[in-house]
Amino acid sequence: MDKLLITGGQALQGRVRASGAKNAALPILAATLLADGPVRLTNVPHLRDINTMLALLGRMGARLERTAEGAVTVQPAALTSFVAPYELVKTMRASILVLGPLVARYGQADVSLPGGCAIGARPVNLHIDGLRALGAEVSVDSGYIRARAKRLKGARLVMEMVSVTGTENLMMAAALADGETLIENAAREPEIADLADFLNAMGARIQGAGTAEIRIQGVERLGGAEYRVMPDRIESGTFLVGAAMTGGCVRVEETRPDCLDAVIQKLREAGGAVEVGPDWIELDMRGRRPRSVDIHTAPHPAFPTDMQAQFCALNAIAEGVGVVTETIFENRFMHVPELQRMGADIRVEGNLAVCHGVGGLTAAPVMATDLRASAGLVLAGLVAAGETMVDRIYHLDRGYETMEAKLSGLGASIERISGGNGTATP
Ligand SMILES: CC(=O)N[C@H]1[C@@H](OP(=O)(O)OP(=O)(O)OC[C@H]2O[C@@H](n3ccc(=O)[nH]c3=O)[C@H](O)[C@@H]2O)O[C@H](CO)[C@@H](O)[C@@H]1O
Ligand SMILES: C=C(OP(=O)(O)O)C(=O)O
Repeated sequence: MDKLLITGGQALQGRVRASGAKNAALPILAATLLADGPVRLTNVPHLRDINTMLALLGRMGARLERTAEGAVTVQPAALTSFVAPYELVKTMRASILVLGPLVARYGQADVSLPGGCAIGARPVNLHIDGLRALGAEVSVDSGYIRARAKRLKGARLVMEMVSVTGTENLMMAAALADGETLIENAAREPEIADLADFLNAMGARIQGAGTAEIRIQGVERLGGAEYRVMPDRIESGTFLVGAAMTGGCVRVEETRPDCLDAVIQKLREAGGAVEVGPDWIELDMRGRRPRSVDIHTAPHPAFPTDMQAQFCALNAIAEGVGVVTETIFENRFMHVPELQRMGADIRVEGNLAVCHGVGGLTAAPVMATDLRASAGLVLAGLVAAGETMVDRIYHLDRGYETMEAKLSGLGASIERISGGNGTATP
């Protein structure tokens, strides 16, 4: 199992390019199943989750080609299987995203239940209820969701809770349904608008994606398309927090500042001088220690839960007391005990983490427990005195493209220690 060895103390300086967004590329890859012609995607990041999604599409019979530059061509015609098996779903929950496209286009889908994960129970009842409302027969047995439908029928879907992948699954299914679908209380994450833009490029008729009300006129067929995946706002935000924590100055290029308003606001509150251009964000914290900030995670456009662990790391070394409230997932503070092992003064009370900033952290061997927790620990390692070894970085590899190379490029002392066969544990 690979690890990261980080020697703390270097301020991050320079420019770094944002990769394509994992959470946009995954639903877009799933949506290629709806097409009856070839799809060419660019800016697809090289990530473990993307490999898993490609393996899943390949196993169903899709023909795939990938170039080193991040282009992927998918020829989805002539699928031979409509199953998302447990061994793939257990390594990546986003496999659930093939459910809507398969049942809409092929009338059948057998998708393993994802089960709980490190950050919470994460049920998929909204995906199932929505497909039933669109006319699918859905049963759950032997750990699999089995959905069948001759042709889905448009319907008014009122989402009981805001769900990102739930909204995406139902939007994809409705794109090929008979008639109009209205999704109310839809998630408003930018990745949903990106998916809708891609579906529209294939011939779908979707309006309102990115707002709480999405209107979809079902069409008979969807064709091939070319599409560029949007930049990763969470990766961008992670580098900016790194700059703030290390007293550095970093410009993230080829990103989308308009998707990061809540994060930029908190970085400014923390004392960062933030400048924004059409496709870049620069944060300058030279000569200053960050101030603690209060964080309250909530669906977009509020502060994203996927940036919470990184801001816990920032608060750990900031001046003052910051209270972090996690409202999306019930178990997303697993980075806290690891930060405590590095000397952080953070107390968790239910869904609150009360962080008293300390003057400095000390290096320790720490263990990553999930994707963003790993990112928080890497950031902590950048400022800790001594050598921090972050174990189980297969979590990090799910969602950060060449993170150590990008951080090295910004002046960090960080090295991947290869652990042999690279087998990943979910
Ligand atoms: C691949 C992807 O895009 N992942 C993102 C997506 O996950 P994901 O789409 O899985 O997260 P959701 O938006 O669905 O989850 C939000 C909340 O709703 C609950 N819920 C969800 C569905 C459901 O059927 N029933 C239910 O109760 C969840 O347990 C959670 O408490 O949005 C999360 C919230 O922004 C992000 O952290 C993830 O990075
Ligand atoms: C929680 C995340 O991803 P997933 O929903 O794929 O587990 C994430 O990207 O932080």
